[in-house]
Amino acid sequence: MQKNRGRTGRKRQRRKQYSSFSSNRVNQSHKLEYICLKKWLKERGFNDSNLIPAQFSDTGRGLMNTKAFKAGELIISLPEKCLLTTGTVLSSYLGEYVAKWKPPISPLIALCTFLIAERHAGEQSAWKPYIDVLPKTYTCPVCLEEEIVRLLPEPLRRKAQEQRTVVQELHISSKTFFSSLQSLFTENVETVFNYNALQWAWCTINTRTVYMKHSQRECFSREPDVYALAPYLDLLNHSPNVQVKAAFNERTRCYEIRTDSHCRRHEELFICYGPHDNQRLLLEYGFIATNNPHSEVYVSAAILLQHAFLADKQRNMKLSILKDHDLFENLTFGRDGPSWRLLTALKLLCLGADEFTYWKKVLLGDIISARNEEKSLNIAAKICLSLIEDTQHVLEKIFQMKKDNMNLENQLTLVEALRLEDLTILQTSLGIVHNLLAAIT
Ligand SMILES: C[S@@+](CC[C@H](N)C(=O)[O-])C[C@H]1O[C@@H](n2cnc3c(N)ncnc32)[C@H](O)[C@@H]1O
Repeated sequence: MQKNRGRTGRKRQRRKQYSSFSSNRVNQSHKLEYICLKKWLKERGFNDSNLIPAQFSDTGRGLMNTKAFKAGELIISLPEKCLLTTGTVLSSYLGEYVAKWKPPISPLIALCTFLIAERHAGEQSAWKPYIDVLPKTYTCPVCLEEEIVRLLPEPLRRKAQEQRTVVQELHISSKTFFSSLQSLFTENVETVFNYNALQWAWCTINTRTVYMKHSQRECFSREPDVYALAPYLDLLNHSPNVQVKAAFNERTRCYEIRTDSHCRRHEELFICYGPHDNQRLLLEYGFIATNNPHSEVYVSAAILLQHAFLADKQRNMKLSILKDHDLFENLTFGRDGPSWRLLTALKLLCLGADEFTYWKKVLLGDIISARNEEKSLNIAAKICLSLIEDTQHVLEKIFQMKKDNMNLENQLTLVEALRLEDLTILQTSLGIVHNLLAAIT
């Protein structure tokens, strides 16, 4: 029989249940920084008690729901007053500097400038409660050490280097604008708006903004003005397995998110940042999602060329057909085997001299001959095996580096997770190629 515990007893019991849901989530709502943030948001019209900040063992900090959500339900609604947009920058002390600067700065640099200036202002900042909960460091490729970038698979490694160049150039090209702000600061602006500060602000915007289209303003360059920082809402982590609808509601003047899936009480509430594979997640957000259904392993043109027959007289013609038909990039192995694009490229490369006239049929997906099918699957298996070996080699290297270099552990763990996911995908893919081969031989 259930004991009648009374109100206090029931409360105590609830608290007990609450703190023992599982060791993999720890409620953070009692922490001063979140209390201050909630108070600050309340003053701006946001008062939500359904979502609380928590630390999760697998995804880090996120939001946990204190009530179950049904599919289609509104999970969060953040008033316009809480959003940080270029409109916020223009109506601030920075507005007149932005408005008179020629050539106009981009919406992105305006937001970066505001974030850096507000972080620098510390106690004086009206945005302090928000700035205080922003991550201090990021793991987007631009923040990774060069030796870590070298461990990334292609094409992510190349994109990581491009990202670094973009941020470095952004810093150089913004220096004169930053100097125009000198009268606002007692310190030298070069110190305030240094490279690390810009990198932090750039990552904050890249990893945390929601899409919100603003009309083009004369005082900004023509780059799209589509960013909004949404305090609290930006504590929601990503899952590739949920679907949400997110947009600014012109009628309620709130940024709203509705979930398309049911979510149980006291679980982490996820949104979906997009159908991104792990390389894209790491590039844009600095993390990877385990068991990501969108993940694939890329076969670079260099690897394809290593396996394209050097002695084949039609090799050059075949390569130019591949280039002309955009079949030289985005060739992948996935959990369901080699992609159609990869198999088509291989079938074309494997056409015998007597079959070459049928190359258009290959592009249309036709089967040319059993010999061609077998040859292309054999090469797919060889490429897959060589990628497995490469991945294992990098994993061994990471293992060694982790032992030798404790201060890079976070970055190493991230690349390790990516490489381990890749290994699973490649091993699954190889099994599928072997089955396909067994079925035709
Ligand atoms: C919009 S923020 C979400 C809140 C963030 N976890 C925080 O503590 O501020 C996006 C960042 O959260 C992290 N993140 C999002 N989803 C994640 C997931 N499923 N697993 C691990 N980290 C995730 C990544 O660092 C990403 O750049």
